[in-house]
Amino acid sequence: MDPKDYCFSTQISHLALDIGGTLIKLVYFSPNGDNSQDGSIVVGNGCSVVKGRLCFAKFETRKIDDCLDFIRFNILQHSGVQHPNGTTRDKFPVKATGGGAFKFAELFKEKLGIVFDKEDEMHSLVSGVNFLLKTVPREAFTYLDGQKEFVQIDHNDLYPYLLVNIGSGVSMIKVDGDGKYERISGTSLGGGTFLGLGKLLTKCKSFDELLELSHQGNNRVIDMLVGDIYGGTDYSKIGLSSTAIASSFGKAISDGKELEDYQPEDVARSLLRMISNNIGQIAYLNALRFGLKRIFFGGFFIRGLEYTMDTISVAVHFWSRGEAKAMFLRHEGFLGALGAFTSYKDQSHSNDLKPHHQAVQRAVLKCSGDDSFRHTLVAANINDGEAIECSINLV
Ligand SMILES: Nc1ncnc2c1ncn2[C@@H]1O[C@H](COP(=O)(O)OP(=O)(O)OP(=O)(O)O)[C@@H](O)[C@H]1O
Ligand SMILES: CC(C)(CO)[C@@H](O)C(=O)NCCC(=O)O
Repeated sequence: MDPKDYCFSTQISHLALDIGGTLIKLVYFSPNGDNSQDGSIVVGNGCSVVKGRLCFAKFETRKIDDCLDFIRFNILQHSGVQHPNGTTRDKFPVKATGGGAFKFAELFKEKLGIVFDKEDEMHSLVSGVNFLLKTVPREAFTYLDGQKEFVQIDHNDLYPYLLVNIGSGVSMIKVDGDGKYERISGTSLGGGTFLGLGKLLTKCKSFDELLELSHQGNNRVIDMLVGDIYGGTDYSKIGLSSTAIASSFGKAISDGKELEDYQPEDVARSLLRMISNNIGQIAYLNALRFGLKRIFFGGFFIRGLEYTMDTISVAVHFWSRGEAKAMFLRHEGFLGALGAFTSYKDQSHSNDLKPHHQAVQRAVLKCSGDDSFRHTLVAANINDGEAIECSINLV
């Protein structure tokens, strides 16, 4: 479907982008139609609260033109910021983070007349997670033995924690509070490695295809297990069961087979297991370095996939002997974009501006409580995450 065919019920007032090595993530605020005429309810001190939804969309970075079209037709023109002839009527403040906020700044200016308000990538990731954990009910969960369990977040006992963001590459950040963090480690073996190697080894064309393949595969065909080395028995003295992987892809050295002799689904499965295991282990080692018990995993590599979450959880559980806990987030892929969104600062006190020109005073104020929280998918093929019902405070 052409981006301009998507229907938006109200004008978009705020937009934040996280432009990464593989994906561009968008978070935008869509005010509800039931607000007063200008979309807001005045609450005193010159402030107004606007009810609406945070909506999510993503595009492949290599298809950045689709993203530009989406913003042009659905956000700028729809909100009356840009004429259909391409001239921009007003300034539309857009928050941007990730490497692409630098790389593509000129392109956005030239094609859309948008000048990015740049936010630091690590800072945005941390702000995004803190926002989700403090504001959105049932955001964090554990996944072990096929069981998903939501985690009750105690606001007074949230820090410190380790954030592991698995994008193209992986960043590990120790978080001690709002705006208090340190990037303590990282690895270049991340989601980009999975997708890149996967494309080369299986000839599949997309991440979804690679995931689909991995569902059907059996990693034991290619991975060398402890039992393969120990004649079918456990090496219990050092805590390794016969089914533990001794060497990822290790069977390929002795089978006398070529790549074509393996089923692509088995290759995809081994690859997914290798990357997830490795990240789980490095995460645990870094948690150990700083005595951290809670590890939140984010980034689009996870995509809510049970096998990935299970592998990471088992790795963390195994290496920490049950001491550390792997936790996942429902809006895992949008941490940076959400963080950039919440960075709208008190920039303007002018009352004659329309809502979309005003600044969010205290980031996102409130999300609706557990009972009324709606798991809404808006135009599913474009809004990939769940919309968040919320209200924002405008100066
Ligand atoms: N539809 C998709 N297309 C491509 N990759 C996807 C898709 N869905 C999930 N992924 C996975 O997510 C990864 C990208 O995750 P994410 O968007 O969090 O990182 P990024 O911001 O692009 O990277 P970085 O932060 O390193 O610049 C990909 O490398 C891939 O493994
Ligand atoms: C370079 C970034 C921060 C870009 O998002 C990310 O891809 C990453 O953390 N890569 C891992 C780099 C490393 O620490 O080895």
